[in-house]
Amino acid sequence: MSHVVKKRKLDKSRQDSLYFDSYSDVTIHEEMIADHVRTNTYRMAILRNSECIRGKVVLDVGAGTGVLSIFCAQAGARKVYAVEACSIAEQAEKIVKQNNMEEKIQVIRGTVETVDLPEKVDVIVSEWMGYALLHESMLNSVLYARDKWLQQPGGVILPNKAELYITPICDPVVEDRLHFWYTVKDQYGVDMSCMSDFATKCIMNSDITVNSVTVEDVLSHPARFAELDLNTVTVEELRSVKGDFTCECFGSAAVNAFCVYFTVTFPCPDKPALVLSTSPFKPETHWKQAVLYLDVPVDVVQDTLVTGEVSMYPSEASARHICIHVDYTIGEQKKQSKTFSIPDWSSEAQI
Ligand SMILES: C[S@@+](CC[C@H](N)C(=O)[O-])C[C@H]1O[C@@H](n2cnc3c(N)ncnc32)[C@H](O)[C@@H]1O
Repeated sequence: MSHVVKKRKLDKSRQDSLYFDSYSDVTIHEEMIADHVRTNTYRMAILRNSECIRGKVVLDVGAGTGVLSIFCAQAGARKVYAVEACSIAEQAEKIVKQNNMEEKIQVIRGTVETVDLPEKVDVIVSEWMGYALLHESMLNSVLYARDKWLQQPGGVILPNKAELYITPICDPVVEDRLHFWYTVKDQYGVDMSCMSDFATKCIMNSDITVNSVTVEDVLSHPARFAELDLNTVTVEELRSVKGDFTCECFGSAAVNAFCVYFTVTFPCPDKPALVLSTSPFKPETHWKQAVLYLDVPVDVVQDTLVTGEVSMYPSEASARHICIHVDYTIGEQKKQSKTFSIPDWSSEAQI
């Protein structure tokens, strides 16, 4: 019997039902609504866009509890179609009623790919971002809705831009965990330092880890490696989102991981655009940061260049799971490559 864990490709409908099940529970909605940075930035962005929302028709793609639909109604929308595929739509209906907005907001249960709206819309609002921006692949659904339902020309999409960043980091937890095996002898008189190679292999694995990166762990100014214009980007282009990066290290440290994070931008007529940032330099959001561990830490000094290319694409086993491939060179080291993926949420995806 083989001990190798093979990933089994799930068919699309099974992937979708696992995905929508994950949004049928209260916990994820609690986490999103409690994320003040996220929810307040959307609220401010919608209210600051009231000029283009007032009297207009809005589509909320993936309405969840309906919070963004309510913000749009508060901004003066004539009608909001709150499309939600999973059973949380029932709660959205209750919330809409509780806020006396049944006249303006119509909750429609179904996927945005299959529902039939009575009319085209002037504005699309959606909170579609997953870990490392593209995990969950929900942006595909927003683009589908844009192409089918958004008035052209003149339709507005909120947010309308997304950007991806990368920076080398030194995660101190890794340093502590690797060092731990050298300290066992002092505590118990048993030398376990030979465990450090095994520990390195286990800790520096190929999973995308979702963690809070602190500012002190960041080793250079972050580099932007991709930008998506949501008015024009296509589903085809999302199959491979990639770009180069060059980072110049601040000082002496051991690089043991890369941190990947994103921002999305809301246009605000006559005012500076609003940015929802998941940078480690900004207040924390529930997305935290994506951490990609190297196989072995690499020492750097001030001005050491860390260069490379990042590419992000959906995994073969499940199109909703993101993979991140990084080709990188640190200082004089020769080019390295590593592919990272988000661990499957379902044991069904493995055999
Ligand atoms: C990240 S949550 C955002 C929920 C809500 N808009 C908010 O801001 O709190 C995304 C929601 O979109 C729904 N969703 C994802 N893809 C969808 C699709 N293709 N059609 C309809 N709903 C979808 C999910 O079930 C989930 O409730």
